[in-house]
Amino acid sequence: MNNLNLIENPLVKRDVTILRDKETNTASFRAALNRVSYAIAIEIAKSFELEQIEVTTPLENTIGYKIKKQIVLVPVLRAGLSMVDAFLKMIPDANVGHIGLQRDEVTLKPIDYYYKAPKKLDESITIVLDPMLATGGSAVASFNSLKQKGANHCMLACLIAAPEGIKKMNEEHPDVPIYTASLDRQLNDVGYILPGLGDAGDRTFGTL
Ligand SMILES: O=P(O)(O)OC[C@H]1O[C@H](OP(=O)(O)OP(=O)(O)O)[C@H](O)[C@@H]1O
Ligand SMILES: O=c1cc[nH]c(=O)[nH]1
Ligand SMILES: [Mg+2]
Repeated sequence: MNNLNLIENPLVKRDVTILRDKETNTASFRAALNRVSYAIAIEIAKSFELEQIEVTTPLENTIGYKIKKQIVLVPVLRAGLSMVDAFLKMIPDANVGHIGLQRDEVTLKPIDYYYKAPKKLDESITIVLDPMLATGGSAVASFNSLKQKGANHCMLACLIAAPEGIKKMNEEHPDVPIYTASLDRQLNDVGYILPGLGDAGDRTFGTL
């Protein structure tokens, strides 16, 4: 699990607990996911390369910094949408692509229904946003599509990851670092993460 970055922060642990709790309502669920997404964005940004620029304060010139590469955020529909706001608050000039995937409930294979991403992925840092990494099928399919379009500097931001999904990502996309707020125990026999939080899309959008 050498490409795994586990975010260790008491506020994140508090929020993951809120997200797991089946009594948490939709509004509180969205708010907690938003807060955790900020923490993940800040952790991921530690790896961004900077370029020195000159900046003029009201008093004198000094050295400043800009992020060297364009950032592209790619939420996986639907649940990934819940992470976009926080990432955009921290990286307001990011471009945003969208990938639509829905897991088949029986085969657990992702069914592809939408793809739209900015051009010039080869010059960007491409960050896939999806709260749940379960079998890893959706994440692997997302990076397959993005790399086919030129993405060569990729990262995955998720809220909860299962060992099965991390293993699959390590096998298929070993170059992609995974950032997660929790490493959970295992999948159950219908592909849900244990202990997990249930269906992230349904809990975010109130479609339970
Ligand atoms: O690692 P995997 O086994 O592929 O599972 C993870 C996927 O399952 C969920 O999406 P879902 O298919 O429920 O779609 P939704 O976001 O529209 O609810 C989740 O948001 C991931 O995209
Ligand atoms: O536990 C899981 C697994 C896949 N997708 C979810 O939303 N939750
Ligand atoms: Mg779902």
